[in-house]
Amino acid sequence: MPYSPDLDIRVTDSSLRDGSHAKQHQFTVDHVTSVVAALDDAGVPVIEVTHGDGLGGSSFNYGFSHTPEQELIKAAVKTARRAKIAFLMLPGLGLQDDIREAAGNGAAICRIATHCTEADISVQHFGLARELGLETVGFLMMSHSSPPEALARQARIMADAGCQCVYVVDSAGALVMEQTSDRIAALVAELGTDAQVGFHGHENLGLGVANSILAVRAGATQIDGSTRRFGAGAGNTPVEGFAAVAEKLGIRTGIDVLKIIDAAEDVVRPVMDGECLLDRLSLTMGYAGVYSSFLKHAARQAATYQVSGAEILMEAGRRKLVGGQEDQLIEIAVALAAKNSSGK
Ligand SMILES: CC[C@H](O)CC(=O)C(=O)O
Ligand SMILES: [Mn+2]
Repeated sequence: MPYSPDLDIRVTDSSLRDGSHAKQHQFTVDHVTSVVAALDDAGVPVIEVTHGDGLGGSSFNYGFSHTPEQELIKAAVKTARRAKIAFLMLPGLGLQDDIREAAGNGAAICRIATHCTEADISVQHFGLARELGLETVGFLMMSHSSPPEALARQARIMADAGCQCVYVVDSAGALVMEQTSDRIAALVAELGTDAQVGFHGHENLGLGVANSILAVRAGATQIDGSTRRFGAGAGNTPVEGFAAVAEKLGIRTGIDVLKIIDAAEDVVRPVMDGECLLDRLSLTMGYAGVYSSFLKHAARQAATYQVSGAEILMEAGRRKLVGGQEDQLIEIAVALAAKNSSGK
């Protein structure tokens, strides 16, 4: 099922939301304005703007925002000529009033994210978003940790609640090739024409573009990426790389490849504090199946307690930590420091 008569799939750029993790939530109105203008001009149809952990994410646990996210949303809406502005929200972090405010500020797409076994906590939020006339997207986070059939049952809960596209979200960048397409195919089979299926990848095993193409081949019609891979961990599927590969394969994204390549280098890169690298810690996250947004937290605890960041992440993977359990990284670091000093 093509996304529309002109596009085979719709790309959402998450640089100004997933990239917030890499930027430690320090986006300014100027950053948002310059990035939205460039992406919009390159034909990116949807741009997501929020704190990395969604509406209400600005907090001691996750990191405080430099600029209130509703101000960033307003700036994005004001700047975009063609692109729709999306926002993310995790039930329990943001409030329903935050959704109302984002809608009032002109955002058009409400993306509700839950852990991949907890879709039931999204039901009220989808109901409200639809009542407000927003388009809806559901995020099943840490999808590598659930088998395809279980994931499909969770997708059904979201679709029945009013979600119009359910995403397989590879939060840890841990899915490998057919593990992606099997999950997408299971959701497509379950949802039929009731909702679309999307894929959100991370580059922690270097597979963002390949997994996204496999997702499209398995029936996904919406794909997330971040220009210049500006996202948590090793970053997301690069929008410019995906757009180029898609064009070569005859998959229509509506994105001007040369313009998005320029935007990545000239506009997005200067906003980033550094490149999102496939380095020791990011690769360990993909290997161990750890939430990409844990990268900066793990690096901070490794430095504070003088222990190995990779060992922290391997233990986080063994414990199967989920978003919101960032504080356990401190506990792990303390235990590693104690073990190191006792020489055991
Ligand atoms: C904590 C929200 C998270 O960053 C959402 C997301 O992009 C993911 O799970 O990959
Ligand atoms: Mn992500």
